[in-house]
Amino acid sequence: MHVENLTLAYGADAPVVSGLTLEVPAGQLTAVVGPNGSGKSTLLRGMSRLVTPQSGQVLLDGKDIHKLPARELARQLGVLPQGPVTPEGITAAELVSRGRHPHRGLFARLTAEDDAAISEALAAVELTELRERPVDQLSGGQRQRVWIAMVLAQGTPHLLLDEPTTYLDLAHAVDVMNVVHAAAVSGRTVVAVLHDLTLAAQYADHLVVMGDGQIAAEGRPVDVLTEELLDEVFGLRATVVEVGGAPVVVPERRLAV
Ligand SMILES: Nc1ncnc2c1ncn2[C@@H]1O[C@H](COP(=O)(O)OP(=O)(O)OP(=O)(O)O)[C@@H](O)[C@H]1O
Repeated sequence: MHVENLTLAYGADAPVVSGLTLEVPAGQLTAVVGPNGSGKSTLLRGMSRLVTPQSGQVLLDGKDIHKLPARELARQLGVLPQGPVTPEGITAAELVSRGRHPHRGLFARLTAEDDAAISEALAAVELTELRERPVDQLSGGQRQRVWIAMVLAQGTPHLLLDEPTTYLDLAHAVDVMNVVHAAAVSGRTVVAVLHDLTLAAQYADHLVVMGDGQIAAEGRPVDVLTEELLDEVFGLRATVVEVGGAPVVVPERRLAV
């Protein structure tokens, strides 16, 4: 995926993303981090056609995503938006089966291949036992995992995930990141917006730091996530230590005395 000189704005407001260019490494996990309001979600929306660019383009295998037919795009690109709305009364398995829509004819029954993709995706997020449970009766974290399963079941070579670990406790966040990382290892190109810098740095092959609608820095986490950058972009005073070759951010406390 390639983002070329992309400018994104809402209505007549000033651009939220300005002239951003990004080459997304194929078959790798790219994490996008940055302060609140820096434009991470907007960038992902622009990359998934949920926001029309004011200028610039997003290329998928050399083709402008805004010129691809919707069904063709859905076979290429799976998207987990921020805070997706769950249809009322739907079960986990039914929601995940919606990920198979781009592969099926209208009103066609699920094939054995669809069933296998659905079961595999539910197993990957450890929700096999809850597959017949209505999604609105699941916890926030379980619901988030059902949505991730839906995107995985879509079986697309490209994945865009906006905060896949929100609502998840650390153990489940790690489980989800393991699944997301495995998707990249199996050759999918994954871009995930993440808030936890340490988690992002542990998993990402490529780290993109957004600051004010532009890329403030990008590269290997160990090269990018420095104490200077955290101070400059996040206004965060922290010590960065290295564990297993990846940076770990330890924020400086300012305790009242
Ligand atoms: N639908 C919208 N309409 C108008 N402005 C929006 C809309 N969505 C986001 N914005 C504005 O765009 C800017 C960037 O928002 P965006 O959600 O892309 O940031 P973010 O980096 O993902 O933030 P966060 O970390 O808080 O999720 C913010 O100033 C926000 O108010």
